Formats: sequence, C-alpha cells, structure tokens
Amino acid sequence: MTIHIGAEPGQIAETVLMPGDPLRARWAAENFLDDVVCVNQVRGMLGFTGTWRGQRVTIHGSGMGMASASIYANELIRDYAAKTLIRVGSAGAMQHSVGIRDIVLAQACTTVTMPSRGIFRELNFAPCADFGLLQAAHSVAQSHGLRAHVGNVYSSDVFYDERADLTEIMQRHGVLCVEMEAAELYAVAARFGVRALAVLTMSDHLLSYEALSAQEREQSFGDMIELALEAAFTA
Ligand SMILES: O=P(O)(O)O[C@H]1O[C@H](CO)[C@@H](O)[C@H]1O
Ligand SMILES: O=c1cc[nH]c(=O)[nH]1
Repeated sequence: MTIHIGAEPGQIAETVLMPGDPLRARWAAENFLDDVVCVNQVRGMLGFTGTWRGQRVTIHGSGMGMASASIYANELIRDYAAKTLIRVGSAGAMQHSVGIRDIVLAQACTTVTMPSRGIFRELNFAPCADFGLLQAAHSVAQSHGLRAHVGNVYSSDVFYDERADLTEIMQRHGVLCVEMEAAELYAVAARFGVRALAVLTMSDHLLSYEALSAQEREQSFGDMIELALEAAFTA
C-alpha cells in the first residue's frame, strides 16, 4: 500500500489504463474486463484489476490535472512496477479537422508548465509517446475504422483558460486538442523507463462549441477503451 493507493502488493497489473475520471475507470472495468476486483478507493480514487482476453489489466483513475496524475503515475510505477501506462482521457478539439468524438493519439505534448518543470528547470524537455504503443494504437484505430488523428496536444494546468492568445498560436502550429495530464505522464514514464501513451476522445470543440454531457464523458468512450487495450497487448 502507498499513501494514495490501497492495493496490496501484486494487485496492480503491469498494464494500467488511466482515465482522469474514477467513475470512467469503474465503467470501463465493469464493461471491458473479466474477474474485476476493486483495488483502490483511497480518497475516492478508484482502481480496478481484472483480465482482458486473459491478460491482466488495471484501470485506475488519475484525477484531473498533472499534479494529481503525477502522484498516481509515480506510485504505480515505483511501488507497483507498472510498465505500460495508457491515459484514456477526454479533450477539447482545437482544429476544424478534428471532430467531436474523434480520437487523438498524443504523439507529443505542448505545455506552459508542468510538475516536472522543477526538475528540468532551463531544459525544454519534449514529452513524447512511446513509439511502439503509438504505432500499435494507430494501426488498431485504422483497422477498426475509427476517426483517429496523431499529433501534438496541449497539456494545460487550467480548464478555464484565459489565454486566448496562446490557444490561437497553438492552433496556427497544428496543436490538435487540449487536455490536462499527458505531458506529465510522459515525463514520469520517461524518468523510469516505462511506456506511456495518451489516447484522447474529443468531448468538447473549441471552435464549434459542441460538448458532451458528464454522463457521456463517463460512460460512452468504449471505442477508446478497446483501442487502448488492443494497443497495449499488440505493441
Ligand atoms: O476526462 P479526463 O480523462 O479527466 O480528461 C479531461 O477532463 C478533465 C477536465 O474536465 C481533465 O482531467 C482533462 O484532461
Ligand atoms: O482539458 C480539457 C478536457 C476536455 N475538454 C476541454 O476543453 N479541456
């Protein structure tokens, strides 16, 4: 057990899917895994371990924001020996070419700041996805006929963003969407030599103002969950 995760040693699988929303973790575990056991409830953050096509998988919430995701990623890797971490998140589309409910595979992350900034200081570290996972996720998306895009995402510290000027600059530079965890997940994974990928479903559109409901964000991202599971075990 750690300060934030109540699982016993051995109760966390090497492959971990990480939605921000703990209730999305429960929904995904109940709908996609067999033999599910709840392995964490500390602070209301839910984690579940089960099997998918015979392979052990944990689905564990990250909470919202890079500070929270960093705590869980650190403990999952350092204390429970997680080796593959795949964020399964929602995001706001920033380009006309990216539609609501499309999937974005985060190849790299743009940030203003991130928790690891304190370690990197003057270094502009480039958080990027594990190439094997990225390649596998892209090929699974293609074979399933999903609308999937690969590219740069903005990992923001704020949901209610006052910097329209920065959004405009990122849009001109092809950044596909905004979310709040991937950059730090990639940095922590790099630090410990494990694999990470963020798979994101567009729940909002910054240009068309379309937006999914809270219930849809919790319970309707099945394509993304299946994509992440298939990618994890084919890469
Ligand atoms: O739906 P999740 O995975 O939480 O992801 C997005 O949704 C939250 C904001 O509503 C942030 O965590 C953001 O990254
Ligand atoms: O961070 C996020 C997540 C979903 N939608 C947004 O607009 N921003």
